[in-house]
Amino acid sequence: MMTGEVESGEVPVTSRTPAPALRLQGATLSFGDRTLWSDMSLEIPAGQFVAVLGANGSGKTSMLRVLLGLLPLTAGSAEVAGRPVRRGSTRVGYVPQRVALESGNLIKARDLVRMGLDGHRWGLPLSVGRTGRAARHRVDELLTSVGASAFADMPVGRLSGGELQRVRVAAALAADPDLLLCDEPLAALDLRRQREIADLIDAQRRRTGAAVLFVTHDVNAVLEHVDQVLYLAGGRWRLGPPDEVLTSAGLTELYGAPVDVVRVQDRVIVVSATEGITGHQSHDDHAAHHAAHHGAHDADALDERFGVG
Ligand SMILES: Nc1ncnc2c1ncn2[C@@H]1O[C@H](COP(=O)(O)OP(=O)(O)OP(=O)(O)O)[C@@H](O)[C@H]1O
Repeated sequence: MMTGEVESGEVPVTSRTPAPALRLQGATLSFGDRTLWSDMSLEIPAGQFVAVLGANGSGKTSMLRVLLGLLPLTAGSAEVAGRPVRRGSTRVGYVPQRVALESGNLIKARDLVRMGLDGHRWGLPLSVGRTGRAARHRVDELLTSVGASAFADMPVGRLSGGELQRVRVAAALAADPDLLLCDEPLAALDLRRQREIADLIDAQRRRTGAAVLFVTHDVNAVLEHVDQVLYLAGGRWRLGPPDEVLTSAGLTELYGAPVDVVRVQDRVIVVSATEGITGHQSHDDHAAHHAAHHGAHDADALDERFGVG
């Protein structure tokens, strides 16, 4: 486990470049004299599902913003499928949490998916990709694959949280990305919908071979799907299978303070006497915090990629 060693994950269904879905070399992100994480060197192969964990402020969302090309690294490099990250790249798909859309938003679900469609991977000229029957067919296919056909023509502002997240997964996958970034996509969903969306993202990465970086405060919501955990803490990081990273010894070393990891049935519970270490809060508290803290980030990223907010 740990620095850079990667277990082999699912064999992707589609053929992908032999380059890893994500490669970081000496990646460091600082704001002023505060370093969020440093010297991160790792590779995530195609098709892997990686949960990104860490306390509030440990730099999870900032990592996604780096990979979306919205924030430069302070040092080091980041490559997606062998190419340096760049803003607007179709190699990266993005699923935000559900807070970003206004209830008055009248864009139809199928149009949101279509905005994510570029067409180049299917050999379609851009104009045909955007206006032709082939694009309509592809959008229908995507909507069907996420179980969203029934509300394809509904304005996105009127969809329920679970419905909206299905559409967003389809939009994020439309351009067949190598890397799917998910920023707490289960926040503010009830447990049944959380499971549905987590299962859906898992099924889609198996189908398409995209690697998934899934930021979450509750690893239990996705634990059954996770190949590796990337844990950020106090400027440091660990990457490895859950059974190696999510241990009392592993997290105590990472935090430099005592942390207990308790397994209750199939759930992992991280306990610490030191305030601010685990960042594990009740779901509602966290959703409220995140909405207040990151609504603008998420909306910005969505605006840039899909032209909606
Ligand atoms: N552009 C910026 N300039 C200065 N500081 C920033 C900037 N963006 C983020 N930060 C700070 O960096 C820290 C990490 O933020 P980030 O949103 O990446 O954390 P996070 O791990 O996603 O946290 P949370 O779990 O609360 O969502 C925070 O303290 C935040 O205020």
